[in-house]
Amino acid sequence: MPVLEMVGLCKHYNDVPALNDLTLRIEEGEVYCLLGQNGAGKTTTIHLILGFLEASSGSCSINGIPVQVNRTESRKEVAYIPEIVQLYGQLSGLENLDFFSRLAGLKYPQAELSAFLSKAGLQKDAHTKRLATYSKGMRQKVGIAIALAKNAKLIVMDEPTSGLDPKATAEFTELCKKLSAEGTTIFMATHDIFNAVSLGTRIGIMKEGKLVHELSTKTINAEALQQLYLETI
Ligand SMILES: Nc1ncnc2c1ncn2[C@@H]1O[C@H](COP(=O)(O)OP(=O)(O)OP(=O)(O)O)[C@@H](O)[C@H]1O
Repeated sequence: MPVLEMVGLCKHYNDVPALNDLTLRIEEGEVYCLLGQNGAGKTTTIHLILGFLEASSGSCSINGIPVQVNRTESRKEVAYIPEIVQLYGQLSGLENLDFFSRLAGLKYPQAELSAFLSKAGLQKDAHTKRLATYSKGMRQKVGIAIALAKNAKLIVMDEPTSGLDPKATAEFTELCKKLSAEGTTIFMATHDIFNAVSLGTRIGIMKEGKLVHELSTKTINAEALQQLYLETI
């Protein structure tokens, strides 16, 4: 069974089509990178996966759970890392992780919370510092630690490398590769063609709400992908 399955998924805002007949099956451990211009429909796709929006037609399931029918159960399977991870600035990384784990109905001892933060790549001396002092990359690591604490089978990310410096991007890429090797499935919307090729297992190019290209990263390099992207959009 695919971890994420969308079949004939459509979304119209009044008469404006934002997503048109998206069919996609993503298996365990895949890293799927969705590319497309502003307004192509990437965020709409993500919001449908997360159950933030009602589909106009078609279906979306996470681990076989239909999102539109059973939103509460499907949300347990997925963690969302938005472009800017919203956390409490006055709380430390550890306290934020504890708070959001409890919101998901999970209570961990301090040592386990700390282990999630370390696995997400956050340096030990930062665990007890206030979030307000964190860089964007550090906030993202707390977001990933929350996904680990939730034991999410699917992590959905919106433009995760935008605004990250090259070192933070490289750390992020390594972490995602490690998670994917352990069986976590990742679906991300991105503008970062280079990162999509180095991290992704599959790439989709979306234009005006339609998935117009689907490629395996085994068959394309960054230069060829950039060329195809520019010809497509
Ligand atoms: N709430 C809304 N009401 C009306 N139209 C909307 C709404 N949200 C998005 N749209 C339209 O739907 C289309 C797809 O938008 P979407 O935000 O999904 O694109 P995107 O690929 O995520 O773009 P970006 O890279 O800027 O985030 C666009 O034409 C957009 O103007």
